[in-house]
Order: sequence, then C-alpha cells, then structure tokens
Amino acid sequence: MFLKLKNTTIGHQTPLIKGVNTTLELGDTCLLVGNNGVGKTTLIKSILNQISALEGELFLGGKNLKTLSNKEIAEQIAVVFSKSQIPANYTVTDLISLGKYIHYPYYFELNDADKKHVEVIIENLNLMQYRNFSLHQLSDGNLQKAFIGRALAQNSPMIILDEPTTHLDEENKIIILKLLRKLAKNQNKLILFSSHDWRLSKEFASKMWFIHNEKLEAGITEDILLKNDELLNPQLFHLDEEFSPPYIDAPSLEKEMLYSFLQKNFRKNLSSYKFEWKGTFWVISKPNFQQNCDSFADLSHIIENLR
Ligand SMILES: Nc1ncnc2c1ncn2[C@@H]1O[C@H](COP(=O)(O)OP(=O)(O)OP(=O)(O)O)[C@@H](O)[C@H]1O
Repeated sequence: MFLKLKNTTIGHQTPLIKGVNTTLELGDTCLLVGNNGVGKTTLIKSILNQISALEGELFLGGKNLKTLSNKEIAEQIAVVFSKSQIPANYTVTDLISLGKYIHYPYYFELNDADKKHVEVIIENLNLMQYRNFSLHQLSDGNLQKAFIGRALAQNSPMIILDEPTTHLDEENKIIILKLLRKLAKNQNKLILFSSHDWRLSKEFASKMWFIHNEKLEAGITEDILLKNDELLNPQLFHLDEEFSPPYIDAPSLEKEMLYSFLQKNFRKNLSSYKFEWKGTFWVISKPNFQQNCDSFADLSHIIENLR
C-alpha cells in the first residue's frame, strides 16, 4: 500500500477524527467527504506532515511520515488547494513549470526534458491556446486545470486536491473529474480529493473516505453509500414551521419532489393525509376521502381545497 494510517488520531489541540486505520494504493481515486468542519483539510495537512497526528502513525511508500523531509514528501505527494494564491504576472506555462522546481534550486534553468514534459501536460490538459495567457485572464475552469498542471509537473505518485471542483460549472466539474480518473487509471497515480459535490464526484471515485461522528469510514464508494442513508437519499428539508407534511409512501426521488412541492406552495397542516405514488399517479387519502391525480398541476387544484 502507498498510504497507510495506523491508529491515527487527527486534530489540532483536540481530536477531530479518531483512531483511523486504512490504506490507499497507487491507481486509487478516493473521494473525501464530510460536513463543513469535520476535519477534511486537517486530515490532508496531516498526510502532508504540515500538522502532526495527535496519536498513531502515517506511512508513505512504506516509510514513517515523521522520518521524511519536506522535500521527500513533496516528491511523493503533489497538492492542489482550492484557495491557491495566484502568483502575480505568471503565465500558464510559468505556473506549470513551477511544479518542476521542487526538484531544483529556484535559480536553475529547466532542461529540455522538463520543458518537453511541461508542454505535454499543457497539451493533455487542453490548455494549448492559453499557454501564454496571464493567470488573471483565465476562466475558473482553466485556472483550476493550470493548478492541476503544476501538480502533474511535480511528477509525484500521489496527488491530493482540496475541493478541486468548487466555483466550477457542471461542464468544467466533469472535465476535472474525468481528468483525475484518467490520471489514476492511465498513469497509476493515487488521487485523493475532497468535495462537497459528492453526488457528481462519486461517479468518478473508486473509493470513499466519509468522515462523520469523529470517525473515518473507508471503503469502496458504493459500499459506503449503501451503508449511509444520509449520503444516498435525497434530503427532506423542513423550512417552513407552518407546514406539516402528510405521510408519503413513494420512492425517494418522488418523495423528495412531493415534499418540496407541498412545502413551497401550501402552508398547511397535511398530517392527516396519506400521499401514495402508484408509478404514474398519486393517490391522496384519509378516512372517507380518496382522490387520484396524475400531475403536480392536478395536485395543486386538489390541495388548494383540502383542509
Ligand atoms: N490552525 C488551526 N488551529 C486550531 N483549529 C483549527 C485550525 N485550522 C482549522 N481548525 C479547526 O479545525 C476544524 C476542522 O477544520 P477543517 O478545515 O479541517 O475542516 P473541513 O472538513 O476541511 O471543513 P470545510 O468543509 O469547511 O473545508 C474546524 O473547527 C476549524 O475551525
């Protein structure tokens, strides 16, 4: 295994994630999820040895993290933080070339092989037409790609990305997620990335780390999803105190849609009613009352008149 956490407790002064025992291999794409403040960034910083684990150990490439220098860790892991500073007056090529400098002193001139590798990365990321653009002239999606390009230039076996899809539209999110998956599959890199867009991201990640209740649950994405209702099922948000929902008997998608439709449009107490989805139509009932309807427009008329 490439990355191993052994009885590791992560946190600042007090623990955030306790007793983690898990591993990741080269070629894995692992999605890190959890609510705000559960410790995703703290975990990433601990894997980079920027923060010491409160208990237990971390191993990278078989070596205890504590025995590795910053340079040795940088050779193993490249990192893309979402709030990366944009270096003043840098072009796309400059930024990506920066990834090469973890191997050399800053005054060093890149050799031909390095320059060629930077060019290949620019081509693979489809950034050819932007290679001489200043970073400030780029769209958010292309800027994110350029930062990923810098990490690729580092040529490390593992890449960690903290929220790589924030601020991106759906199309660019998919481009970035496809790229991460491709890097794992074609170049055998280990990709660990955090995301709040986990509904989309899960389509690209073979493994999942889910942090909740101060624990890290690790496994194959689908196993973690099936074990945790809160990840799989649409959420029913109770946003209006004057709305009391009916009993709803329907698959989760229809249930979520009906719940949000009723709450948005009717400030009513519907708790004595039952709404049942029959595949193509709803049955609304309560003792001595039953009505069928096959569209939300239809439902609207009926509910207006319910008491
Ligand atoms: N340097 C620090 N010293 C002490 N506490 C910190 C420090 N940095 C972060 N924290 C706290 O640690 C907790 C976890 O923060 P962290 O940024 O790791 O969460 P996260 O899961 O990445 O959250 P988000 O999804 O909002 O990015 C938070 O309560 C935060 O305030």
